[in-house]
Amino acid sequence: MNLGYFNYPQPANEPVQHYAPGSPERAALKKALSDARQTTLDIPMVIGGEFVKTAKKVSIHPPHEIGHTLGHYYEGGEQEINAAIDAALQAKESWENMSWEDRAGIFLKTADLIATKYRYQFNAATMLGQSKNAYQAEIDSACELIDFLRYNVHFLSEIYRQQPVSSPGVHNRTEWRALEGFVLALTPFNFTAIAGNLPTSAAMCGNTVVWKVSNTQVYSASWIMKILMEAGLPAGVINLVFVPGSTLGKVVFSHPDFAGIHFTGSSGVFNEIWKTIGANMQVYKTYPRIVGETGGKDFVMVHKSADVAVTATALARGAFEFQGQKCSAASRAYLPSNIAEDIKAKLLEMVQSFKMGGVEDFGNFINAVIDEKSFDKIAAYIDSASNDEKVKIIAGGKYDKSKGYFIEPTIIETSDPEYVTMCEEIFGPVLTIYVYDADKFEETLKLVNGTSPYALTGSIIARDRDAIALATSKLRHAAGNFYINDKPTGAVVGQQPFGGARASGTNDKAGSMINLYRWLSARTIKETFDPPVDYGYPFLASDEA
Ligand SMILES: NC(=O)c1ccc[n+]([C@@H]2O[C@H](COP(=O)([O-])OP(=O)(O)OC[C@H]3O[C@@H](n4cnc5c(N)ncnc54)[C@H](O)[C@@H]3O)[C@@H](O)[C@H]2O)c1
Ligand SMILES: N[C@@H](CCC=O)C(=O)O
Repeated sequence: MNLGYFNYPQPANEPVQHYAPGSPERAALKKALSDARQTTLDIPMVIGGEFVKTAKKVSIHPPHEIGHTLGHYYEGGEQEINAAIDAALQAKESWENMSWEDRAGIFLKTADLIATKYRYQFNAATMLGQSKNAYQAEIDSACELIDFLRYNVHFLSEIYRQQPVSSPGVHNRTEWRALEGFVLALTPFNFTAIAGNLPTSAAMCGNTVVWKVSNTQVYSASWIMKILMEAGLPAGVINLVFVPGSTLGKVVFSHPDFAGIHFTGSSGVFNEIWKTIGANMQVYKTYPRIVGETGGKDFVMVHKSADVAVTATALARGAFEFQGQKCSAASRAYLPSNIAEDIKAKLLEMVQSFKMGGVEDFGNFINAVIDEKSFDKIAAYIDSASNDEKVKIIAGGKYDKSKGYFIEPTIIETSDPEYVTMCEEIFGPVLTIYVYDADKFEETLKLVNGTSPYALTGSIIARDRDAIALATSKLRHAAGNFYINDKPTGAVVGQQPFGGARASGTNDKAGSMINLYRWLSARTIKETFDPPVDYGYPFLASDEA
């Protein structure tokens, strides 16, 4: 029943709290961290609103303190995935028929609960589970997730208002239906906000969802689920499962009701998923929507007119915040020969001042990388650079996994612009620098454009306006998010819709209308008020008559 068109205020970005010494938010966060350390969470899957445990219990440890146990989760298999699909299909009819204001109310309430009652516990979970410092956790699990929820409610309200014109005697309308079937949300470890956004954006549109999180993000994901349930999310709308990726793929991608996947993760995994879906097309009732935001090899291109301090800061923060584990992290830099030495000196000064350690000491800028697999992969890149004559490690280069997965922020300098660490995604605290002849700016732009298969983010740093314009034009397809005089990372919902093309994904811009359209299937309805009762056209009448 429609008794009014309800408006939602234009959202504003959630203000970032700073956790400065002596601030009340710092004390609240410290308490939440201490409480979390003293509790061992028992984390079941949530299927059809029920808490589901299995015989396989897996322990969770902070990446920076592997000797401490935060809790346990229960790993499921095919049975649990099938149960999650059944629960999603069962919940579908009543969920898609629920009025928009009731659906919207659940997600707006979730945002408010995160902003208020659960802010510090939720940030503490992200800090401990994913080894993020207080500021990085605040902009992720608090601000960005709150923004995703509030902005998506606003964007979807705008979409629902988009209606076709009607000629006299006719009323045309568009119903923005949910997809037919269920949606799979497959989420990465590195952003709690992304883990929350992928299932909720599809669910908001009236879809029901099977949500599989990364094993290394289960701890904070359990908070998302708890808060959604407290906000009134009906049973079966989002079903949270902890299962191995390959088992999930086998069940989900061969199900006739599979209607779409909302994925964020590595390009390799996404490519495999795409192939499997392609090979199974005959099984599905509908063409599945495939949305994937994937890897990056994000560049910082510096012009000879650049400001040295601006460049060094963009590199220090862009490459090493959250240990470089952002798809948008600066990982290759092109420095012009006239100021390269000054930039390196300033950058080294900054990097040498970073403190590295656990998240509970708020003086630490650098924490641990997510797990042993990641640690070993990053360490192998560093080892190979140490043994290569073409390159020099000018900062960091050491690592240690005895207590936690710590890798020093590392800067490699190479004279080969195609050196492996200039091309491949490492996903860790490693930046590679290439110094180019300052008079070969345009040729170097070509190099930047062609060096890596990815096209996620990138920056131009320059004071010269012509250089900025040239880079913006020549690098048009090299990045889906392009920055001028800034680091290539830190996109804000509503301000810089995020996503890249080429090997970086389908560029469906998380946290924007573009993304929400992918979870909707429009039905156009034409109603004719005075339908014709004769087939004839006026021109059929004979002139002689
Ligand atoms: N473009 C973006 O917006 C964006 C944002 C964040 C992270 N990322 C990318 O994500 C990657 C890091 O995250 P990650 O390590 O969690 O990625 P990942 O690809 O290893 O995992 C992503 C998700 O897929 C699951 N998975 C892994 N193998 C699977 C399989 N064979 N079948 C089904 N599911 C499978 C994982 O368990 C996880 O839930 C980086 O490449 C990074 O660039 C991209
Ligand atoms: N939205 C994030 C990128 C997420 C990738 O990991 C940023 O721009 O910092």
